[in-house]
Amino acid sequence: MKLVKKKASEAIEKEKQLAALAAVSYIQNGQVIGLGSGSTANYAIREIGKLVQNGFQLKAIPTSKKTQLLAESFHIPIIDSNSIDHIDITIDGADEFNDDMVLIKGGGGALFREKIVASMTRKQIIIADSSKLVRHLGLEFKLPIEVIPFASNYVMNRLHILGGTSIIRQKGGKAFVTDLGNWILDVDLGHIRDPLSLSRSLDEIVGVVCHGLFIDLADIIIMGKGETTEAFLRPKS
Ligand SMILES: O=C[C@H](O)[C@H](O)[C@H](O)COP(=O)(O)O
Repeated sequence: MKLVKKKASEAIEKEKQLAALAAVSYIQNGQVIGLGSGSTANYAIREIGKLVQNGFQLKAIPTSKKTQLLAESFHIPIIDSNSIDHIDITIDGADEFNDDMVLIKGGGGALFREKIVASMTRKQIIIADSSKLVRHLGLEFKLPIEVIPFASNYVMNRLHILGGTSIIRQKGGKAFVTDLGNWILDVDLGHIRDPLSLSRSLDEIVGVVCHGLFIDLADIIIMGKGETTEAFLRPKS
């Protein structure tokens, strides 16, 4: 049993690596790169580090403190997000995505900076293993919502009216605190059938800083599948 589990997790890691490698091949010398957060994005950051080592002149904007530390360990030059007008390519992970390329993000708590970086980005590449593609968004993975701590009870009540059951994410027996000093609610809203309408309702709640639904923000999703990768492209509007 243990051996089967180990093989399954090795296969998942392989898929993450393959997706990361494929995404990094889009990067050109001289570009400004957004660096995502999470275990899949970490594989891409390692590869970007190799590009820098091989002489690529890149500038990077990290989506979390952890990512910044990892990038710095690979000597990837970090710049201030306010020093540029756009990011050429961002490579980031996702917790779930569906056929319409709607994502749930925020499993690691980095959703707010990830959404800002995605919004500044011309080509957003999402990388994932095959377990992340789901038919029903929100059933397996609860929707992360970053909230101002002062407003958490109010926001939970408002989410209850929308049919959501929330828990405050914990770490070490205390509320998990994001890089920006906020809390995360993990919200069970059942199957998210209409992400756009839900997104609008969530954006209207005072105290919600950011929610983990990413709509129309992914240009390409590269999914590792076994020994190969599959790409999903956003239709041109
Ligand atoms: O806040 C974290 C991010 O949205 C991650 O990109 C997401 O949780 C996926 O992480 P992983 O690649 O570790 O599954």
